[in-house]
Amino acid sequence: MGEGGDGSSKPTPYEEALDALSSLITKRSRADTSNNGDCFELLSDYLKILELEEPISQLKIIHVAGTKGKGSTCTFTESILRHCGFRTGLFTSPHLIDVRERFRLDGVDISEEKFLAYFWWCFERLKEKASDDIPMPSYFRFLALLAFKIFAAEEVDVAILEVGLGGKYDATNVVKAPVVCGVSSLGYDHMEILGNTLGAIAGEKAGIFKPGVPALTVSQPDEAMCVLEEKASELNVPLQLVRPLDANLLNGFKLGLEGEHQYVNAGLAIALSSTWLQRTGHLEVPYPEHTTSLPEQFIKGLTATVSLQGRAQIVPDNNESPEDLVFYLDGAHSPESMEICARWFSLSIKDDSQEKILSCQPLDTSRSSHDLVQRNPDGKSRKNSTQILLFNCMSVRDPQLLLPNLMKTCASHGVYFKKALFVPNTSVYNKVGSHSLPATDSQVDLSWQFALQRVWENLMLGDKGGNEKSTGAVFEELTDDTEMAVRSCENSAVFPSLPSAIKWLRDSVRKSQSVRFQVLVTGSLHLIGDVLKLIKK
Ligand SMILES: Nc1ncnc2c1ncn2[C@@H]1O[C@H](COP(=O)(O)OP(=O)(O)OP(=O)(O)O)[C@@H](O)[C@H]1O
Ligand SMILES: [Mg+2]
Ligand SMILES: [Mg+2]
Repeated sequence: MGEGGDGSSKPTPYEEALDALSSLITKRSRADTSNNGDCFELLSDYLKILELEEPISQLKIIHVAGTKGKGSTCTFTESILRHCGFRTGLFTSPHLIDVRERFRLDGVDISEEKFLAYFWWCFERLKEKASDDIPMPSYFRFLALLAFKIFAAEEVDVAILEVGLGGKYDATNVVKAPVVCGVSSLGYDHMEILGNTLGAIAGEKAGIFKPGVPALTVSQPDEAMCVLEEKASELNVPLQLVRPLDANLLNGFKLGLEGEHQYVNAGLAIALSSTWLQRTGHLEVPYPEHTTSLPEQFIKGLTATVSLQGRAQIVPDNNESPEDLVFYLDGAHSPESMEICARWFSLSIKDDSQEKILSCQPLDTSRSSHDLVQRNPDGKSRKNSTQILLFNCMSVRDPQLLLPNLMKTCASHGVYFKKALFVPNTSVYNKVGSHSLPATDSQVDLSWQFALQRVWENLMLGDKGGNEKSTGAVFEELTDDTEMAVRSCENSAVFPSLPSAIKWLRDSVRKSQSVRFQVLVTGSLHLIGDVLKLIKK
């Protein structure tokens, strides 16, 4: 809330818009694709009201569906085409801190001023025409309509659209003739809406295919690939399989987004960009599959300032000793991505200690290798590090799939969590306005967090051997100190709120000066957003 001149709190214009947006959140909005699309036809009424039919048909669109990697693929694609000199519009989901993250113009979140202008233009028009037959659109549908309005009015050269959920009945699928479509990695997610088999899920995603419009995809499980091929041939869609980017093509530069799977997404982004360039007359032929070099603009686009918050992101705490409390944030929330996330975490914390060792070398080359491991550049003893898990997931997810995948993958890299902390999310799902103030600690229902804790404790029981291998001693002094937690067990604790868990972490770091804390935060992008809000203050 903004402070009014008389000291009373008066919402700012931006908060007012967010409150209006929150009013569109309904229980049903998560399930837009169920129930035969939940009146998908309404979208064409909205387009008429907003006079968007013609402008959308003029947009040169890249449309991307998939279970995982949509946002990353779209972000790479946007960056490549921007570096090629085009004016870009990018629509992604979800957002982490601010809803404007979903709308980027030329790679930058839309300004508050522009957002407000387009927001009210759309909102008021829809409100004026709303009736029993044509109710206000749901939250995500409104955001998609707003994206179309923004990109049309801003006259972008290319609009890159990430599907919100599924494909066929997603609000972004009002697009009739995209320039090119992409399907990123498919896996199990949102089965309650999209179906229980990979085939059914692939069928939903292939719902974005349009007659004659080329579609590109990455290597998929057979069951999914068969369905994609079937749908493609029904619509006369040329479907091409794209291989992961060969790291050697980057001329020694690093991809702008971290994690091995990003080479898969980058490969798809390169193919989408070059097909778009070719189909819009900027290139004679798209780059061949076995190219031995990439144009400089592509390399810049893939390596430069690509940023996507909450995906394989490493953020030191903003406390007095940021080195000693480092958050590793990744919004993985499906079984497959949990494994990838666990591998990324395990490798990055090793890289991190590797860097510390290497950076010692110029200081004193006469040290024995043992010394190098033991000392920091400043000559102090190198700290032991300990790994903590900070986790929550939405109750539609199956923790019996997520947590074992996470724990086993880390264990296979020799990484064991000293403690797992379970917390509720601070912001109510998708709430964007001032209603999203956290509930006070005593009001929160923690039964889901207790359930997660039970799954974790059982896993640890089954892995006693593994746990003993962890760096036992460093943590002893901390284990008794979880009184802030509602329920503290040997390997885990449930906290009534995220701030209380963060406070516990900071207190622990302060008390144990010899330990560095590396905290993996995962399971829910909303949790990541909440953590970022707290630690970036
Ligand atoms: N190609 C991939 N295969 C498997 N997992 C991936 C892949 N790309 C990204 N991920 C995982 O999924 C997480 C989200 O990535 P990204 O935002 O690109 O995907 P998304 O499809 O937009 O996800 P969401 O469903 O949250 O919108 C990443 O943090 C990473 O753990
Ligand atoms: Mg998803
Ligand atoms: Mg996304």
